[in-house]
Amino acid sequence: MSAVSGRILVVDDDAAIRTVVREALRRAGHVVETAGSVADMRRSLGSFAPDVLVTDVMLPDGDGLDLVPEILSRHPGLPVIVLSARNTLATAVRATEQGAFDYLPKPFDLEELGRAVSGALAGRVAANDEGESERHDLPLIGRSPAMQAVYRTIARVVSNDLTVLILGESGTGKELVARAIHDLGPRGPKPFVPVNMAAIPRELIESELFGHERGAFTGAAQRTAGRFEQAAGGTLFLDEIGDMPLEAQTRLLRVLQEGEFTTVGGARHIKADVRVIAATHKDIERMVAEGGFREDLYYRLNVVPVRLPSLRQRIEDVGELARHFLDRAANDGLPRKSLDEAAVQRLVRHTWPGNVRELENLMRRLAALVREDRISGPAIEAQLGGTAPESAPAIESDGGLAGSVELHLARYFAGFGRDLPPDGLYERLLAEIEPPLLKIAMSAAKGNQIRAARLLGINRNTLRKKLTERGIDPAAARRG
Ligand SMILES: Nc1ncnc2c1ncn2[C@@H]1O[C@H](COP(=O)(O)OP(=O)(O)OP(=O)(O)O)[C@@H](O)[C@H]1O
Repeated sequence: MSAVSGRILVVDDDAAIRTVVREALRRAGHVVETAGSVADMRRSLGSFAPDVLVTDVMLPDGDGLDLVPEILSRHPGLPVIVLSARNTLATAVRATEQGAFDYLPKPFDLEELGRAVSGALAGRVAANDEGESERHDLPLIGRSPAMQAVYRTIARVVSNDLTVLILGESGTGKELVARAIHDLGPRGPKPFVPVNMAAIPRELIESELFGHERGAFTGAAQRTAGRFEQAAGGTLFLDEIGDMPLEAQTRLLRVLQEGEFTTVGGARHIKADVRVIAATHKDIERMVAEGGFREDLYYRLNVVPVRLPSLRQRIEDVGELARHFLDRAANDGLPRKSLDEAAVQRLVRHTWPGNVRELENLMRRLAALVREDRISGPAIEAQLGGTAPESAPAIESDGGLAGSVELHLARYFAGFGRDLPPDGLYERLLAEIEPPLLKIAMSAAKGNQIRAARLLGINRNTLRKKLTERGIDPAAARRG
């Protein structure tokens, strides 16, 4: 798992997690000590002197994240990896603000933790800015693993000026992400200036971006500041960058390379103190390959890519998002509504070609139209008008069997909203998977149990027991 080994202190109040993490890190060659509380952690920090600290947030006697600044003041440069079950953008940002080296949402992947530990040991210690406490009212909703990855990237770019390229289908929240990066960073108090390339006539794009001098072209009656100038000290959000004409691309590239620009018709060089965030829903790599987008500009813009998942790819977030939009509609004066379980199930089955924007519009429509306080499945069906049959082909998974199972489970969980499904999920899932597996193996082996057992890699007696348990008739396989 890692080339560099080191001394790792793992702090979690859950003994099972401590054991699993300790064993995984030991297998990777590290020396590991564990602690179950803040008090134990303090003791071990002194006596064990770890190279890396891995800590949970919620500990019985304190908050692991709140302690990070204090730990860093006593142990400067100690990389702290924070594990948290509170998977919000707020936690990811707070972890970065507190000076944590990395943040992993729970449940986390052991390999990922291994990589984070290796990264920490390799000496990439993040600067530990003093941060303020948790920010509320963060605009991005969703706790799916796909959004966790987005939050982690956002958290890493808020405090620097790296150019960010946001990719994602229309309505996935690209502008919202750009605004969050701006608002949360040091440029927050300065202007955020969005420019939509697709909405400006091609011949006016350069003057729109860089401004023009009086008389620069017919109709230019006076000097006008461009968007770069308006965004001074702040952030320029270049939306639909794929629609930028080639000549404007060349000029933009020069500005990004030189850090200054000239207005159209002007000779004076103006310093561009602007953070640039670009976005597109187009396949920009393909545009580069086909010559529609300058490759050098693409690399300049794509310093940090953020790929926003479609709503289909994070369908487990649909319930939380829908409730969020109903709350917003109520705050805007529309009647307050809630969703019943069938309603959420129906939302989960829709394919959402318009992504979060489509969901937002639907919720506003329902808040205005539905008379009952609780919105039902049929009410949603009536609005969606049967646009998404249950077997909608657009809900595909590209992760093979694991991907399909994950998608299935995500939908299943989403159907329960904020509640959990009934206990005993593991057994229920096996009860669904085992029968088709056993039947196919039996039929492939033409009913021969020894052959089927070998195919499955299990013992013949085990196979016989399972066939009985699952009520599968071995003779049926022979006939089939
Ligand atoms: N994660 C999210 N949480 C809450 N609201 C969201 C989220 N993502 C998107 N939205 C909302 O959905 C709407 C569409 O988002 P936004 O305009 O940012 O999408 P976009 O990807 O920039 O779309 P386009 O490509 O069409 O410009 C907005 O009203 C935004 O507030």
